[in-house]
Amino acid sequence: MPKEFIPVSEAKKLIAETIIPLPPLKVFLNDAAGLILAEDVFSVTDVPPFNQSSMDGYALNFDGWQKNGELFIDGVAQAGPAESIPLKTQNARRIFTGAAVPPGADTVVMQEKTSVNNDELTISDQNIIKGLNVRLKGSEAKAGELALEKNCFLSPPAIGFIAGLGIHELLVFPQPSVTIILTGNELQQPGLALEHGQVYESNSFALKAALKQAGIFKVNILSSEDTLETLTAVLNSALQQSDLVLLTGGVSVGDYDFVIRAAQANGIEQVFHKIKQKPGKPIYFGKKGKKYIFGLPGNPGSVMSCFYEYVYPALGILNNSNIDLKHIQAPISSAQKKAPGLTQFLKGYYDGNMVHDLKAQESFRLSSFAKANCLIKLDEDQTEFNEGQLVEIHLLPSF
Ligand SMILES: Nc1nc2c(c(=O)[nH]1)N[C@H]1C(S)=C(S)[C@@H](COP(=O)(O)OP(=O)(O)OC[C@H]3O[C@@H](n4cnc5c(N)ncnc54)[C@H](O)[C@@H]3O)O[C@H]1N2
Ligand code: MOO
Repeated sequence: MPKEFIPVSEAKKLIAETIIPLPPLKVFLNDAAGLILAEDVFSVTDVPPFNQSSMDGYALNFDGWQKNGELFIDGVAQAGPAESIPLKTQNARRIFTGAAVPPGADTVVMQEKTSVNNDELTISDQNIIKGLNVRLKGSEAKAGELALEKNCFLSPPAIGFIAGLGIHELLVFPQPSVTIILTGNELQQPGLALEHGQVYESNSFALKAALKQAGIFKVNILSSEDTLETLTAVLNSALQQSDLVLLTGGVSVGDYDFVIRAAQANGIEQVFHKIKQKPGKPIYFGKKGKKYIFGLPGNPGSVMSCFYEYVYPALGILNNSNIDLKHIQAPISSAQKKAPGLTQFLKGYYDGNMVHDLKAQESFRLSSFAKANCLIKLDEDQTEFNEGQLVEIHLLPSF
């Protein structure tokens, strides 16, 4: 049964219940950063693959040095492929950081703590102990060992770690592919002259930037004039191409608002239309199979507010990262009044101590949103908020 005019909490619950994560996908390691690992990763080799020097200096056999004192330098071990020549206990070998420690050697002394005279090495390191400056084979990871667990976040260091295990492909939960559909005959591209009645198209720029911030770079942008036939066809093509479709505008009750009808014509199942909130009351959410559709209200402030409150967590479900805005409580710096029965999201600035409501809250404006770092949530049932009262704030993601 399609839902109309529901509370914010129910809309969020319906989104969470409706969306299922995208199926895992094998990708090259270079394409995996920022995603969630969809498999356990086992090391294919010992890391390091050999006993490795961590210093420029001399490799030696500790017991041999204790017995002999001075050692004869028998050669050089450089980092890179090289023949493995055993070291005799009375000898030392010049060695460099990253080079394989020769068989027979168990310790490396830093070159700063030595002196050399005619290939005779004298060690002045007071703190030398057996095994010093040698990274043992397999000390980071052993061949066949579990190195990273499924569902772990693939941060840049995690990507480096996996590359170091010798792995170049991974099973991940992929990012959804997204199509933005712009509706409105009044829209003009920034950079071109405006005719009377036109406004500059800004929603695709803001949404593309917000998607980029969420790690989504492949975004398709389509436009539709305000006719049911065109929007139905554009929506159909978006559904073929993408996991998630974001429409802006045309979701209200005007004669030229065709989103709801175009969704019906495409066999999209409505989950809800209209939330008890300001801004963004006429917001649509539907699904068709495993494709999801948000009809965001056209006003640029509503688009961004609805993106952060609903689309952003939806992305977190799709890619299994569960990203969402961080919710905290903060005292509000000025008293607020609002109508009952409606959650209000105000553009706010949180200074680490208090949250300040910004000017220019109307949904056609972005000037205050441009300076905001949070949304202030004024609860549905409350009408008055005192100065200093704790309110819930949702911190916006920062780059
Ligand atoms: N009789 C009623 N009228 C309206 C209601 C209502 O309940 N009853 N709700 C109002 C609210 S609240 C909103 S929000 C808007 C939502 O309308 P739509 O989603 O149909 O959006 P449009 O009418 O197409 O556009 C609204 C506004 O946004 C501008 N716009 C649209 N797309 C872009 C874009 N890509 N870049 C920049 N600006 C854009 C558009 O020019 C309009 O000014 O409905 C109210 N009306
Ligand atoms: O919700 Mo509308 O977004 O108030 O202008």
